[in-house]
Amino acid sequence: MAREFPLEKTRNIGIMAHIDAGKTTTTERVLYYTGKIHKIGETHDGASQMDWMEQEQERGITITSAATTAHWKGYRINIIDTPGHVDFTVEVERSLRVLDGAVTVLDSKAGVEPQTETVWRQATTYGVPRIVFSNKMDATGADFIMSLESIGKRLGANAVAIQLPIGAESTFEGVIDLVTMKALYFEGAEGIEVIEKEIPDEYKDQAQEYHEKMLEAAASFDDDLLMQVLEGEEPDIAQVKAAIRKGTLAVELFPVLCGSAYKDKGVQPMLDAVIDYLPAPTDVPSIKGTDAEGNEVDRHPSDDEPFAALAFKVMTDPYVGKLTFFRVYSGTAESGTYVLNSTKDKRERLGRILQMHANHRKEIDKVYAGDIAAAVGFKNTTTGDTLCDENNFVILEKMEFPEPVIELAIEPKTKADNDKLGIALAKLAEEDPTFRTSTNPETGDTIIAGMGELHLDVIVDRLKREFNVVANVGAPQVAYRETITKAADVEGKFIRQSGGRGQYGHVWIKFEPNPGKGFEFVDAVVGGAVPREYIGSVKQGLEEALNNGIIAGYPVLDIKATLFDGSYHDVDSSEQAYKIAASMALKNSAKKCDPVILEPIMKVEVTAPAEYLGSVMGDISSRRGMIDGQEERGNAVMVEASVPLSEMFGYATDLRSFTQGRGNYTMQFNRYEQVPKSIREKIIKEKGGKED
Ligand SMILES: Nc1nc2c(ncn2[C@@H]2O[C@H](COP(=O)(O)OP(=O)(O)OP(=O)(O)O)[C@@H](O)[C@H]2O)c(=O)[nH]1
Repeated sequence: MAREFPLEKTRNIGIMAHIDAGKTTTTERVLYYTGKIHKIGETHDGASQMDWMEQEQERGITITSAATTAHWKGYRINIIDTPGHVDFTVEVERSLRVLDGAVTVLDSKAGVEPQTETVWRQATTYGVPRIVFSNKMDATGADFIMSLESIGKRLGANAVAIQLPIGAESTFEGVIDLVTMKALYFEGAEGIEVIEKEIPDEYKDQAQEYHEKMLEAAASFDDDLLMQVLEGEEPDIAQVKAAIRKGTLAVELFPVLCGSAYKDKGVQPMLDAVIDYLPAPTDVPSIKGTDAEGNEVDRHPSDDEPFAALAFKVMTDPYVGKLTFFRVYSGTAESGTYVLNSTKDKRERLGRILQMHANHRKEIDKVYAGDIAAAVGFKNTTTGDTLCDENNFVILEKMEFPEPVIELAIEPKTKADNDKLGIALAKLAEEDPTFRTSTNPETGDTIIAGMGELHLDVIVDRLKREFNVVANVGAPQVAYRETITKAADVEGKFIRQSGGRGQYGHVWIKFEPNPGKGFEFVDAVVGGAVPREYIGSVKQGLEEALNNGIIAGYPVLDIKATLFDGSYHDVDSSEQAYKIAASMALKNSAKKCDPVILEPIMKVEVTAPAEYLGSVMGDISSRRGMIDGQEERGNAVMVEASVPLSEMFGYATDLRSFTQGRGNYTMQFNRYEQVPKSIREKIIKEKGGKED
């Protein structure tokens, strides 16, 4: 079977937005107009088609990134729904990894909001071209020009209006297309018909002004166009579009459109803009990877190259079981064949391949370069793994996931619940790489850790609902980490010789701080002081011990261990003995390497009316916070600060009370810092230890 859509007619896009800007509503309109759903579900009526998880509907927020396929004017658009809440930024990041372009949805009342900034900067990091849809033009307070200008002011981006609204708030009627210089109105049921008319007289001057600004911006990507503009000629529409496309693909120009998804206005021209200005898989640079020999290789978006794909989302579906979403970068693969998970070195059978539409799934026989699809029944693949042709090994660039910053203890009510909990947690961890589980070595409690309170809330909720686990849940705690601050040579010796076969493991390890580089192990043993076959055990012993910490039981970060000496015994040495010796060396580093406890420091952005500035700043200082900057936002101020996570519990309630409900904030993990001495002592005491 040949491919249905040429690569040039494929768009893999994401819709990104601040919470409540209208991403879900916009996506649903898109699915409606593209003919895939026939009744528009209101997100807050719980009838939403995209938000299929129960608690997503209840909370009215989109949590999972579901990939949905739609068709528009002979093109295929794959839409990856990205979440708007900061706790799920990693979901945004992972989708950015597999997208070629994005639509940023703004709320025309607010313009660029804090979370828009976070997501925008991530998209910039990944080089994702964007168009902007300034939504909610019908809402009270909507102001397109303010919204447009906020993109330049707050994001420093070259935002160029390619539309203007006709009217605003309750008089919002339609949009002016500044490229064709026509007015567009949306008539019929759900605005299904796009009617083109002349620009109303009272908008002609403004349209001309912004038309010229748009031409000027476009002309900087096309010399010929520039000449025409300078000579006052009216250029060809196709040429203008091509220049805007060029600037957009270079991530140097951001076309801005407007509308109201809720009032069915402006969505179809936005889809046209997706086709006109956002990249096809063939427009983006080829992806880099590593072959079996460790050489860097490029994989191009072509059906003729060997198959290479990236798994970007694993989810459990109530009907078909485990679904693994993947993006194909090169080559093709057919259902019923095997592919290699090169990250894990495991074969996977590509049983059924599904493509998800808003209200149904379509089974397909073959996937092509540039496609996004889901495989049913993969056994070993988790998010971030590469899938490739069995005979053409490649590992594509890895996704990086941040460390969880918050954790809580779960205590199952009965033995049966305990068994269910184990299975449930394993499943959830498979779906979500930012969610971790562990066991507290002292209490035996199960600990779950994640990116924020809401993240853990959702997980606890799913444990109850989907897996019927009844459990007591502890209060959320900060996920501290440990590291060392001084290099030293440390000995670890495990020798037991009491009748029968003994145990003998003996190592000398140099531990050094390794800032920002995680755990690194170097084998520098000479003359077989530690026999070859035990080196791996030393490394493994360290890895296990690092999880249990040095001083307070928190995982150890950023440490380099160089195994440089040791000794062995012909009979008594064993893998186990070297593992224990390694963990003893780590324990001994407590005395020599000045270990410290690290706490997550959050980047906090508080927005409140100006009269509360004093209280906001005072409160941040009382939370051991540092003010990083402040900025006016209309008649409000935005304060940016770095605050330890441990001081941020209950902040939502406090902020609400001292700003009479008018303050808002977002927070995101920024970095780790050493905790002050007084807090260190408290933590160690709580953990049942004592300082030497
Ligand atoms: N007035 C007006 N309201 C809108 C518009 N679009 C969405 N809304 C409303 O804004 C609220 C948020 O819309 P959603 O579509 O759920 O927003 P979202 O960005 O998907 O939000 P999350 O999924 O929570 O991140 C809902 O109450 C919508 O009905 C619009 O164009 N105009």
